[in-house]
Amino acid sequence: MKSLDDYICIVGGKPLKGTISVQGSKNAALPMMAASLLHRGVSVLKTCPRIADVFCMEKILQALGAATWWEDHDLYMDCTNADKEEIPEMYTGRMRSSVILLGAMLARNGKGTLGYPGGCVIGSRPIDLHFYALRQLGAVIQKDQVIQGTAPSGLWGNQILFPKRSVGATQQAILAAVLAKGNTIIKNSAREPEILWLCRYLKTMGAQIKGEGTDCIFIEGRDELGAGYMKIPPDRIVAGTYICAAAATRSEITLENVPEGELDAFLDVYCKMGGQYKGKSGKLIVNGQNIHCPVKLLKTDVYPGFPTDLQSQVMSVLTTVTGKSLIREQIFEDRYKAAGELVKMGAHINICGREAYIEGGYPLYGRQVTARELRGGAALVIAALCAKGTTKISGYSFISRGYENICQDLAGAGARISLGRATDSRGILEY
Ligand SMILES: CC(=O)N[C@H]1[C@@H](OP(=O)(O)OP(=O)(O)OC[C@H]2O[C@@H](n3ccc(=O)[nH]c3=O)[C@H](O)[C@@H]2O)O[C@H](CO)[C@@H](O)[C@@H]1O
Ligand SMILES: C=C(OP(=O)(O)O)C(=O)O
Repeated sequence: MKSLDDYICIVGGKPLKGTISVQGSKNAALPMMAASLLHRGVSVLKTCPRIADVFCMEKILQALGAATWWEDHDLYMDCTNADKEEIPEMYTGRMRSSVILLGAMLARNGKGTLGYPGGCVIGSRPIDLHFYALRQLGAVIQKDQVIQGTAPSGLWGNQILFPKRSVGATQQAILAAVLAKGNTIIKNSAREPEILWLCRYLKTMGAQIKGEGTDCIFIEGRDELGAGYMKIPPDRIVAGTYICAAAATRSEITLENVPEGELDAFLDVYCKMGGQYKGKSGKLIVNGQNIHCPVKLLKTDVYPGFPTDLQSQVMSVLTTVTGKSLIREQIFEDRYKAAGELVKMGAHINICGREAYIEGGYPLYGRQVTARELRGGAALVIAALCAKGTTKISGYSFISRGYENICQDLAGAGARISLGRATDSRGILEY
């Protein structure tokens, strides 16, 4: 039977008002879960988001032999017996982060086999830099139907010089190097906050790391690591998404649990559009009532540049601003899947390679649209909130990869939004 997907229903045109608390970060939590494999015992992640990708990573840890359990939003992982050697593609194919488990498995047991990673289809997303990093540390990698890694003489610290910055490949290198023999230096490493958080977590386990948050990371390998313990930081992309929701509906809302200092490039663009914000200590009052300026050129870039993961959401806001805006997507070559759906809703957008030309100010109308990837799905939610009439967004399974409660969060701020459950032709719920 063809699997049906849940959908979101939004009656647009109602301004938002109220407070939303931002969930824990998906892209910080997933590498920390992988890192938990490096300790033969119980590690804990507090305020962990209960989202599909985290559940998938949890399933993978279980498939490797770990025991896991939740207490509310706190995730406990007992990796004492997580020594199985293979992760099937039915898990790895669901998300990108699965590939960094290879480094963790090599560090733990000197071998690991896994299916190819999935994740959002937003470009070709090669994994050559991951393999390069592991090979520099002495791993032998074979690619066929599956990816197979071994470290016949163990992992040995070395220099890793990345030709381009990659978040995942930097995480891969770190996970393998913390248990390698000797010192590793990672040059041209990614500087995204999620790298910093991974290193902070590994340090709670006793890893010796310096330079995280810069483009040069030093690691002194250890023989073993202890238990990990960390409160997952707030999700900067979810925070940005809700700021865009307020901007598109010209509303003022309060966000709690907002990451500090991680949203600067985004807030810069938001202010250029006419958005205002004030706040401190994790609380932010965002006022989008004066949003009116198009953006001449918005370029996504590696951190601290504008995050590609907020590009689609800002595109939705720009469709509501009279005048011409231009977006250049510099990280992924195919990250405009939401644009066609926005056009169905009345937006004027032309895609030309990596550039999106937006002529804003035309009214958006409620339509039946489809989310084809995570952040593009969030962009459709934002557009629907300010559209005239009712929008039905199918493809909820993409959105639930990263947003724990997008419907409840926005409904709590006054939006007319609900989650529709998939039914079969007889109207029976699928599950
Ligand atoms: C789970 C997770 O944290 N995902 C994030 C991570 O993805 P991910 O780690 O996949 O992104 P990367 O930073 O690796 O990708 C950046 C660029 O490098 C290229 N590349 C990457 C690896 C490689 O081996 N070879 C190669 O050429 C990619 O195709 C892309 O063009 O960072 C992206 C960029 O901030 C975010 O959009 C994703 O949300
Ligand atoms: C692209 C993303 O995730 P992934 O790398 O897991 O596909 C994202 O979080 O926006």
